[in-house]
Amino acid sequence: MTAMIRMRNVSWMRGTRAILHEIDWEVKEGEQWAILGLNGSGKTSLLNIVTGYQYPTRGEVEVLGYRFGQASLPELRRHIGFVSSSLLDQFHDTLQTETVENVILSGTFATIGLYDAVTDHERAKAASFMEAFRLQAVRGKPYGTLSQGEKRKALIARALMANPKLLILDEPTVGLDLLAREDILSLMTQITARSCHVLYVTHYIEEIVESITHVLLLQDGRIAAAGRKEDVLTNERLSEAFRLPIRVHWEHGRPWVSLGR
Ligand SMILES: Nc1ncnc2c1ncn2[C@@H]1O[C@H](COP(=O)(O)OP(=O)(O)OP(=O)(O)O)[C@@H](O)[C@H]1O
Repeated sequence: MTAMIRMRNVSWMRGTRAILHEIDWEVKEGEQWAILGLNGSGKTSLLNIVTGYQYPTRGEVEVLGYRFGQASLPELRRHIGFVSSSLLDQFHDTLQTETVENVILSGTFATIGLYDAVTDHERAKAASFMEAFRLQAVRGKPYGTLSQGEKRKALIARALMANPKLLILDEPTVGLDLLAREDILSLMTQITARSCHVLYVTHYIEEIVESITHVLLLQDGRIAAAGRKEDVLTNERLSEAFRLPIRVHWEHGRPWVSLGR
């Protein structure tokens, strides 16, 4: 089976400190991963290595068949979609006054603006995302007037315009109400059905919905556990990683947690 991501003995040092320590991790084709860990456990640093924005101090990295050190990173990045809250901030200045359709269409290009000619096929594709993501009610509206939940959905649709093989969702539900959060989570099934692999970074265990198959649990820059979510999300492992007595309950393939033994 092809590996989407393969890391062998990867460490990332800053001064004498190992921010990531001897990471051995493989994401195989068809697997959908969530990345969990306390603040400062190394999640962002790991994503920076996957996208080639940081180079590991030691170890080997291969993403989508591109081996770091030999591959062209700009070419690799064309196959990776990224949605994070820092992207939202960038959009504040640039595309605030553009319509939501244009923001989604801008995902066809590597640039943030809409500088190239758009084909009918791309317009139809953006329109189908508007419908699938239930954004019809905001058709024609400036991006800046959308609710936080609508903005996140538009940004996910934007990232999908380029048909990424890997979509990184870095805490996409932060600050959303319950309804908007469930709306984003329900998109996950649609996204994974597009033969797109998701890396879903979250602080909330209950966001590891049915379509997520695997979990990487980071603790102090090391892998505390990695594998099928049923094997990783156990009372013992989570209690240790989060330094709290955690109990997991499963409902329809989705874990919920409570505190206390
Ligand atoms: N460029 C850097 N130089 C020095 N230290 C760094 C650098 N980047 C990250 N760190 C440190 O590495 C550790 C891991 O940071 P990272 O941002 O990867 O954690 P995280 O799990 O994403 O945290 P959060 O959940 O708060 O976003 C932190 O202690 C952070 O201060």
